[in-house]
Amino acid sequence: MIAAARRVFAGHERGLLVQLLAVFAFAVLQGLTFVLAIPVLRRLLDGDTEAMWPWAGALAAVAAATLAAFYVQSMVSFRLGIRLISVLHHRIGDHLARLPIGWFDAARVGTLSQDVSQGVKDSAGTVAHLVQPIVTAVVTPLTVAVAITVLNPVLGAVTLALAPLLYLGYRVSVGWIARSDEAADEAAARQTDRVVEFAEAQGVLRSAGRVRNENGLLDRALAEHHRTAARRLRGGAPGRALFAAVTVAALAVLLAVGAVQVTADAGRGAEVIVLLVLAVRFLEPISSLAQIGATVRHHAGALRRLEELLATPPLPEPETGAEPAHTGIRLRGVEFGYRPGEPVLRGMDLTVPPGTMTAIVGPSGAGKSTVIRLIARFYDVDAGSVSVGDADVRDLTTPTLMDRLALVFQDVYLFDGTLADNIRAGRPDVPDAEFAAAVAAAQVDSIADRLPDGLATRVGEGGHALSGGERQRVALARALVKDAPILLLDEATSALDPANAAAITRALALQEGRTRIVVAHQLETIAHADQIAFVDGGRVVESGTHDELLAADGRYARFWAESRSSHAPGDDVPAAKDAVGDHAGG
Ligand SMILES: Nc1ncnc2c1ncn2[C@@H]1O[C@H](COP(=O)(O)OP(=O)(O)OP(=O)(O)O)[C@@H](O)[C@H]1O
Repeated sequence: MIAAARRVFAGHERGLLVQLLAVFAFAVLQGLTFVLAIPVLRRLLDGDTEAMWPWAGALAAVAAATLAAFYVQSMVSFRLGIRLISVLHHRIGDHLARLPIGWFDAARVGTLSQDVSQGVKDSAGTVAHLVQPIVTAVVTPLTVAVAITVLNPVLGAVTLALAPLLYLGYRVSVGWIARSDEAADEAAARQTDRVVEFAEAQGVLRSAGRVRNENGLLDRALAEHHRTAARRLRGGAPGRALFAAVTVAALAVLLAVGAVQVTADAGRGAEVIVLLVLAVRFLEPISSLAQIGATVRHHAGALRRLEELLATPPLPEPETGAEPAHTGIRLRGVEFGYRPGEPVLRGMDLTVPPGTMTAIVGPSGAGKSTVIRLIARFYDVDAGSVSVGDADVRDLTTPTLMDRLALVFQDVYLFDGTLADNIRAGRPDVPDAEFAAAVAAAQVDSIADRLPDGLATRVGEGGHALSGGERQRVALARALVKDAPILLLDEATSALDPANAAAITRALALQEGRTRIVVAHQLETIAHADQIAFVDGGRVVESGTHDELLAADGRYARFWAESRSSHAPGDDVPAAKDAVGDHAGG
């Protein structure tokens, strides 16, 4: 945990040192307050009030200093915690901006929000709230133990000898509690999964006639949850009992030593009683370590996850980037896989001349969308190269590459704003005329017409107020206002009804002069392309114009014929994808 903390909080060692010193001063002063209680209590028990007052004055002065030190260390810890929250958010933000976009898959994005919100809070909370109890739990008892040793060496030696025993008892009991907590946490996570699965499967269960919880799935999950909670209590009990037993045994030993001393010399009664009271103060903070231990373990997990996030290698960027000479795109011998040993593209060659439209066609899983992701450098190729305007994308800075590209993906994300806000996100300062032209080209005006407030209608987070096809048209309008010379579009497969498909095809046809690459599923889009690349098994197996490929009578001609025959009479635009057939993995 210390190593992870050093890496996560790198650059803030000075602040942490100042905090440690402030907390240390408070802990020593607190120990001294207890120590000064010895002469006061002794004089009091001896009935010598006159001699007590100077000591009582000293005690009051040190107690006041302790209060002041407590205030100072609280403020120092609190300010450092707040500063670290802001610094960590900035560090994570800067780091995320340099990670390959491919890193942000759904699973990662799911845990990212938890790591960033809870993780940062926990990590900074460790500094703000845990350093003080941990340091005082060690330093205050030590100060007290040293004082006891000076005043009564035998009792002091026994107290100090008990410290390692208490620590050992603490380690063993915390280990037991942690094991039972881990097992219970795992069981609880499984239970939660089952409940979520039950909720998600409602559609399937109900369509299968299971209207009520007939199969007892939920009941079983809840009963298991109950058993898990009971097991956690039972499992943790031996650990807690062990630590309580060790503490009581230590106390018994101290009492026995005190009793022996008083029996030998009755005059020492007052002194021994006072020292025993202090010895109890010595044991208390050590017991509190057992409580703090659970919180530290929890925070250590958050720190480790943040460290892993910050250790993810960013996308290598050139210091001074190249400039693309034109808007043509070329893939040469590209090999790529999302996971080692599972190639998706195997020696892909593709040349897209500037200002032309290329349709990428092929079976599901052939690697069509992957081509688009590699051009936008969401990932780096394993071998071969991807170039834009004769410049390898790895030699371009991210802003240079992104300035050239406008992207429309299948899984369109819309912000929780108005339709107009979502389109303007492509270029906030877009002139009104260009905005209107993009809205018309992507036929978003017909969507706006049916909405209560037109373009000023809020679309809800993720754009839930719109259909999948409509969301893609909004995303296309957003891409068009960006006015980038290259347009990459991964046509929605199922989300496009014939009207949406026709709208997108017409919008693409209007973009003459821009280099367009479309992963196309609609026959009309495909037929309009200047070049068609038929992809299968991770490489282009045929390319040419529609007429050339039909004449060649190969894979594309077969695909075209099958698509047309599956085209139901009455459809404006047939769906080609189904005719291609599913050959997952290419
Ligand atoms: N993020 C990812 N992580 C791991 N594997 C992936 C990822 N994205 C795609 N794949 C795999 O890579 C292969 C090619 O995927 P790709 O999306 O490029 O295919 P596609 O030709 O566009 O298919 P479709 O027409 O169904 O969208 C598939 O086997 C797919 O399962």
